Amino acid sequence: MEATPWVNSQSGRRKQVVAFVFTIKEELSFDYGPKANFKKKKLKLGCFNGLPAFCKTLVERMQRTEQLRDFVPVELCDLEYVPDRGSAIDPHFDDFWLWGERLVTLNLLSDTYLTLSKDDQPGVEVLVPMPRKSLIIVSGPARFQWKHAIKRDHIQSRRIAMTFRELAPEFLEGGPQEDTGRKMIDLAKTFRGVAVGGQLSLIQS
Ligand SMILES: O=C(O)CCC(=O)C(=O)O
Ligand SMILES: [Fe+2]
Repeated sequence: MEATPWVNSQSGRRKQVVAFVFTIKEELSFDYGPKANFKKKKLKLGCFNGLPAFCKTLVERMQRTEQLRDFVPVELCDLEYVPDRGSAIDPHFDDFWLWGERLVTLNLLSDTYLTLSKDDQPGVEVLVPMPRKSLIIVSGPARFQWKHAIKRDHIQSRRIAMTFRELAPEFLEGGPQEDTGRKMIDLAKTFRGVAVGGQLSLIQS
């Protein structure tokens, strides 16, 4: 993973690029996943070559656990946080249209906390410890009712987060876009690993 250059993203974070498929636009952010325009709800599959080869073993390892037996990620987003840049991510929901129930993050290099909060309960925060080398599954109310964030103060030293996302029901069997979903899953599983540009993991504040 470290052989790949990092590019600037928002709030002092950096993202990883394996290959530029698209021109960089307003935000420097890259992921391994289908290029999506969340506002218009349109997907482009032409640019998507699957998850990167280096995460194949990790995905297989996850699928050997009870909770993730049926977890089929179609996107990986690598984020780098460092205290010097004041890296953080503001409270947000990950997109509901494209991404499914489970957000799976592998927390690497240093300990941190995921901070959960709700707009209708100002001042209430739940701090979920994420030790180095731990994996967190954000699902259920933590996914749909609580926003999640990483606070500046909770980045003590360099941290890398690898977030894997699965598809929403709309793109799964029986859903209106199941054909597109099947194509995405088949492509993801090739592990050919070319990063795609754009604002893929668009978040809702
Ligand atoms: O860094 C993390 O653990 C969370 C990242 C995140 O919430 C996101 O990319 O949507
Ligand atoms: Fe998120």
